[in-house]
Order: sequence, then structure tokens, then C-alpha cells
Amino acid sequence: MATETPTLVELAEQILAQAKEIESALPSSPTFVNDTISKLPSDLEKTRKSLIDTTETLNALLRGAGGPVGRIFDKCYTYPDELALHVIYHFRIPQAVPMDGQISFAELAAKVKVDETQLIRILRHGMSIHLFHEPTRGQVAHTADTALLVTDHTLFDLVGTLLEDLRPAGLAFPTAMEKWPGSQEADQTGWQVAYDTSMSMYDHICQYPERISRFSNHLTQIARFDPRASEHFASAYPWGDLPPGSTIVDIGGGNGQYSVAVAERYSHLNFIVQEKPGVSVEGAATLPAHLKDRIKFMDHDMFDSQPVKDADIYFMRHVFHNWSDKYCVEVLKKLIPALKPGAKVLACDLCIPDVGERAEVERREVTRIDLMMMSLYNARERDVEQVKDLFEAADDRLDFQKGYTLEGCMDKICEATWKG
Ligand SMILES: C[S@@+](CC[C@H](N)C(=O)[O-])C[C@H]1O[C@@H](n2cnc3c(N)ncnc32)[C@H](O)[C@@H]1O
Repeated sequence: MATETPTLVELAEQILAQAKEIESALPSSPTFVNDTISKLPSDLEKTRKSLIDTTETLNALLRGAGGPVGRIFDKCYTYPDELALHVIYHFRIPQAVPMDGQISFAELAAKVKVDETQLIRILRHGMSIHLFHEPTRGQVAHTADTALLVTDHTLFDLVGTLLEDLRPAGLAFPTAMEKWPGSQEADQTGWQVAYDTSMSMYDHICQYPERISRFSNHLTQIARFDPRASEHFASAYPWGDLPPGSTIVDIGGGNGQYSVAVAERYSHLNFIVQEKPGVSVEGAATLPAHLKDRIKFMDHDMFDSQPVKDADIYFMRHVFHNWSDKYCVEVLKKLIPALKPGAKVLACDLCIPDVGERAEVERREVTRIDLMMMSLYNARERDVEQVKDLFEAADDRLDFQKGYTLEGCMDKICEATWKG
């Protein structure tokens, strides 16, 4: 509400106080060429997110010149920003600019084989959003951002996946909404419209070696963003309260990395990692010797009846967000005959925070992934209430308990107990 919005001066004062706090913790103030913000101590992460929120609020208030029209313009005109980055990716322009020093537009155009005039126009716009800079007229040099696109190939592949492969599905999504209103099927999305295929996104992309390779690198890049994810997972839930010898089933567990994290911390627990055939091969082969008697791997399709009866915990980490409600409920129903009274079912996913619970910039990180899941698979991210609804829809004897917050990330572990 307008009455609750701080004044411009109040916002500016908040920004000054937070900027001073951040700057005093850095070796030097960050620039677009020297990115020191990555050296910020983790205990100031909350302040950094809050400062982003405050600056965005101030910026948005000032943008509304002539009414909110400026803000609407800003949203629509991200399209040329994406176009500039897309061209920069497509023609591998970062790799053609010297890491130290500079190159003329003419030389660069010849090197990447594009028309010089088009290149200048693309890069001059790119420079306005910190993609390269022009140290002297007619010369191109790296900013911290474009240099990173050279040194970090998984980040480069993330750009390619998002802009070349996934973005067309987003553009086509309104048509998919008209064609298949409210669909919960993974083969009725923007992807099928954009690529004129009946295959689901993952099956389709697998047919193109270059695309699937950059897609898996983009997943690696996302995982690197939170290198302590398995640690957070292992510390968020009271695993230590389980009796010795308890059995935990990790459904859709990939290479078992989250079972490994909990097993390393709690030596009294046993794990069974279930996956589609072939998925866990590497995890099984590289399992540390001291965990071999406590972690087993098993082929199992989660849409079939659960073969491991009477386990203490069944957990699914980052499984439900790949599926629409209908399929999540089906997976839960397949568990029911295996559950003993008191067994716990845990669903861990990115969780959409309530408004005000986290910085707005963090909330948006989840809602934007939610829209990607929708446009690509008709899947979704959920808030705690929506996970609770899944448990209730599967069986009212699955008694929802609570959502455990994970320190340092946006995941929550939602817990239900089987009442029997
Ligand atoms: C996003 S990954 C999560 C992997 C792991 N739990 C983690 O948190 O890193 C989703 C996993 O679900 C698995 N999966 C998909 N369909 C499945 C099915 N029908 N049965 C068992 N696992 C399945 C995939 O193979 C994939 O490893």
C-alpha cells in the first residue's frame, strides 16, 4: 500500500547505512571490472539481499515517470537486453576479446565473423548493461561479467540453455495456455508449441547432443551456486532423533548425494537410494567405502508400488517440483501400502516464501523458477500450504506436520506422518 512505502529519503538513508556496512567488510568497493562483492562474508548476505530490495524499490519509484509507464517500459524492454546477450553468446564474442587489454570493433567483427555495424550496435547496448566496456572510443574490453563467461564454461552454457533453448518455450507459453488450459501434462507446454514436437522437453532435448550437453552444464552451474546444499539438508531436519538402525528411503535420489550427506553426519542410519535404471551408476561406483554397508542403491520407478515396506522415512528431494500436482499425488499414493504407523514422508523443494518472509529478491528467485517449470513441464514450485495440499489429496491419514527451513537456501523440508 502506498502509505506503507518509505519516502525517497528514508530509502536513501537505508541504502547509505547498508552500503557502508557492506563496503567496510570488503577489500575494496566493487566495480564492474573488479567484482569484490563475491568476497562478502556470508553473515552479510542478508544485508546484501535487503540492500538489493531497497535499491530496487527506490529505482522503481523513480522510474514511474508520467505514472507507472516507465516501469512497464522497463519490463518490456528487457527483450533487447536478452537479444544483446543472446548474440554475444551465439557468436562466442567473450572468447574473442583479450582477457587483458582491448580489441577494436573492426578486428572483433572479423574474428567472430559478423557485420561490424551490427556488432557495434549490439555491443554498445550490451555495454549499457555491463556486458563489455569501451575503454577508449572504438575499443572493446571485458567487464567482470564478460570475463567470467570466458573462464566459467558452465556459466556460458547456462546462458546458451536459457536464451537459445528454453526461452522459445516461454515465448510460446501463452499459445500453450490457450491450447491446453490448466494442463498438468508435460507434453502440453510452451516447448511443444515452440519446437512443433509432441515430445516432452527432456526427451526432445536429449536428441540434440550439443543442447543436452549445455543443459547438463547449466544444471552443474546451478548446483555450484549453492555448494553447501547437501550440508544444509543434513542439518535442517532432526535426523539425529531417529532410533539406531532406522531405514531411510531416498526416492528419485540421483547419485545418492543427499543420502551420503546425512549418512556422513549420522552413523546410526541406513539408506536405500531409488532411481530409474542407470541414473545412480556413478553414485554407486564412487560411494565411499565406509558407507557401503549403510547406503544401498535400487532401481525403482516411483509410479510403481513402493517395494521397501516399513521404512522410518521416505524422502524426495527436488522430485516434486518436476511434476504437476496430479503426478505428485500419484507418487504419494504408491507409497501408502508400504507405510507403517509413525513413518515420515518428507518432500524437500525450493519453497515459495510468504510475502515479507524473505527479501523480495529471494522470493522472486523462486517464483521465476516456478514460471520456468510451468512453461517447460507444466510442473511447479510450491509454498508449504501447497505441499500440505498434496499430502491431503493423497490420503487424509498423511498428517502434515511442518516445513523445516534450510539455513542459507530457499529449500524447505515438508514433513507428514502416516497415522495408519
Ligand atoms: C531434480 S532430480 C533430483 C535428484 C536428487 N534427489 C537431488 O536432490 O539432487 C529428480 C530426480 O528424479 C528422478 N526421477 C524422475 N522420474 C522418476 C521415476 N519415475 N522414478 C524414480 N525416479 C525418477 C530423476 O531421474 C532425477 O534424478
